[in-house]
Amino acid sequence: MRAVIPYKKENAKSRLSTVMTKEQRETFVEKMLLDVVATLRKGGILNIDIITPKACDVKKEVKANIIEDDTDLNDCLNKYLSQKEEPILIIMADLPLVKFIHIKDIVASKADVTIVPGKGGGTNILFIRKPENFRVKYYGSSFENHCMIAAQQKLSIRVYDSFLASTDIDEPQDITELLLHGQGIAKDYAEKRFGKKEGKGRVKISPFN
Ligand SMILES: Nc1nc2c(ncn2[C@@H]2O[C@H](COP(=O)(O)OP(=O)(O)OP(=O)(O)O)[C@@H](O)[C@H]2O)c(=O)[nH]1
Ligand SMILES: C[C@H](OP(=O)(O)O)C(=O)O
Repeated sequence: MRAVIPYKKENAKSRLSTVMTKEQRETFVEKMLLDVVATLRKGGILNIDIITPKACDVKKEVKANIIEDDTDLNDCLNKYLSQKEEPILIIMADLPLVKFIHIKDIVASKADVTIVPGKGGGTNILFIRKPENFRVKYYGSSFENHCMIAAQQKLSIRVYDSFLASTDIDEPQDITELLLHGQGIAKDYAEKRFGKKEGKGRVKISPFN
């Protein structure tokens, strides 16, 4: 089996632009990618591909196989899947809270397709046992898209229920979860820029100036 991480650094995480500059967001995604790769390795996955529009945007220290493809997220992944005959784990680069134990659990799934939902309708991780004929449809309500695609192909589905694996870092409030529950270098990076503001309700981030 192999894992593939789609990754785009340029102007990444635009939904965080109210709290981070473009340079900070681009550095932040580099850190999250390193966390995800380290977690996969700890989870026993040694064959890791990164699909990216610009190979030089992936730092040398990220020890993975780099595939350069400047087509959009769905097109590059669908081309990739069509060429694969072994089980494929698609994992997004913005998941610094995922732990190796989640990876081990997910790849031990007996289901044809295991889906880790992302917040707000997304898909954070997809484990596809027979990828050759499976096609992804990210963006919008991609969790529902992927359930529907699997059902149309009469594939069995497991929805993997995990707070940490379902927390992708898209919006400022997601950084709060990283500060509260993170352990890796993306958390260290966030801690240098944000404190936690506590009140009666949910904890919020408070940017240091
Ligand atoms: N290869 C590739 N990966 C992409 C592309 N767009 C997004 N990604 C990756 O897909 C995953 C999910 O992307 P998003 O959560 O939308 O991240 P983003 O595009 O940086 O964030 P926003 O600008 O806030 O939408 C992340 O791992 C991104 O790095 C793309 O065009 N090509
Ligand atoms: C790519 C997209 O990511 P989100 O915008 O939900 O983080 C999705 O999961 O479909």
